[in-house]
Amino acid sequence: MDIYDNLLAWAETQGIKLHGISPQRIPGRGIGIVATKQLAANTLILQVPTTSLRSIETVPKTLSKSYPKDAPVHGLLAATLTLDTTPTFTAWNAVVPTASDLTSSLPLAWDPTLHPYLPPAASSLLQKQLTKFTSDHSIFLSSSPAHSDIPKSTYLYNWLLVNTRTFYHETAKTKRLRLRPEDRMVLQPVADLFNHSSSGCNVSFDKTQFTITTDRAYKEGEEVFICYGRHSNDFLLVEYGFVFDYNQWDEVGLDELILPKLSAKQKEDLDEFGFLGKYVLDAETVCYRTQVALRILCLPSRLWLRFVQGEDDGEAHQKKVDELLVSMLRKYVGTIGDTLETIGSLEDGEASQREMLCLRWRQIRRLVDKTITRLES
Ligand SMILES: C[S@@+](CC[C@H](N)C(=O)[O-])C[C@H]1O[C@@H](n2cnc3c(N)ncnc32)[C@H](O)[C@@H]1O
Repeated sequence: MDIYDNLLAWAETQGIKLHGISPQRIPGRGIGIVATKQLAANTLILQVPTTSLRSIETVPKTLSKSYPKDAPVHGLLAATLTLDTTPTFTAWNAVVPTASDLTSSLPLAWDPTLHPYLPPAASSLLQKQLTKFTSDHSIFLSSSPAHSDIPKSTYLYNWLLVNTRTFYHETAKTKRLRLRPEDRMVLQPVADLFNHSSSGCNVSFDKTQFTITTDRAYKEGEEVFICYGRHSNDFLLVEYGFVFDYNQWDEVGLDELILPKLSAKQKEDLDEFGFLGKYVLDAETVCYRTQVALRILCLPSRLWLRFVQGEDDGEAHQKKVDELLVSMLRKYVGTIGDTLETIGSLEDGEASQREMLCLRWRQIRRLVDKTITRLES
């Protein structure tokens, strides 16, 4: 029996039911779920009973009682996986990514000397993730003196497993405990083998089970996906360790280009109207917030105010605004070129991690170039 047969045999004992799907190794994506026969749209393909989930409710009491009451569930689940020595989950553990799979792909585990080369949006997500991890790890260490014997890398591995494999779940108990939304997370076997696509199968749950139902017809042998959310490539990189070649939800942050150009007074005015920061462009548009910020830079304040208060549609000044943005984007293309050159000369981290950084910067350059062409045409 191979690890997949073992998993399926164990899954059956847990009441997990697969209908016309099976796990399979997929080049470049670890394990994924594949249709074993033709599937019509709206077919129920997976049932996972809530009794087989790992959640705040299954954390061993010996552990939870040593944790602060409001400790994040993410850290608690990571601690549970780290300390688990029972054979219960052997079949499940055998199919999850190895420590080296995770540390290669997820920036949190990369050599920190590579972190400054992440694009700004990814970098700010990573900072938040690092703060969360550091806090969870320190709670883990202080919950028992014995935990200081466990290498930080072991806790990190389990923390990243939780980060990349949990599902949102609400129960009467999560409501009673008034868990924060980010704490309503569970690990579920088999369902955690579905890879992500911009759109995918429908995932739902009730009191008794999670179910996954096809969103469209699938051919035999085709990979079946779910959608983890409408995420940009910076988000996918930091949270899941991969990026798409084409991602309809991708975007480029513009704060680093625009914020340094604003005076203190302009920042104050933008803030007063709720338009300070979070400037982005995507494949089709430059966001409205950016339009507001660019206008404060190139129009008299009277005209800016009329635009921001909705008294003027801004069409009359669009050309001037577009020219300003194009000049900023052209400089950004130059900076991206320099960044790519610097990354190319680095020897830190793994070659695949440096290549991932270059790939992401080239995607950003492609979106920026596309915007320049659109604004100039
Ligand atoms: C919930 S797991 C899915 C199963 C996973 N492939 C495995 O081998 O266990 C999420 C992880 O799968 C990988 N993944 C998911 N969707 C992907 C995709 N479209 N392309 C590449 N990797 C993907 C990423 O490594 C991500 O962190």
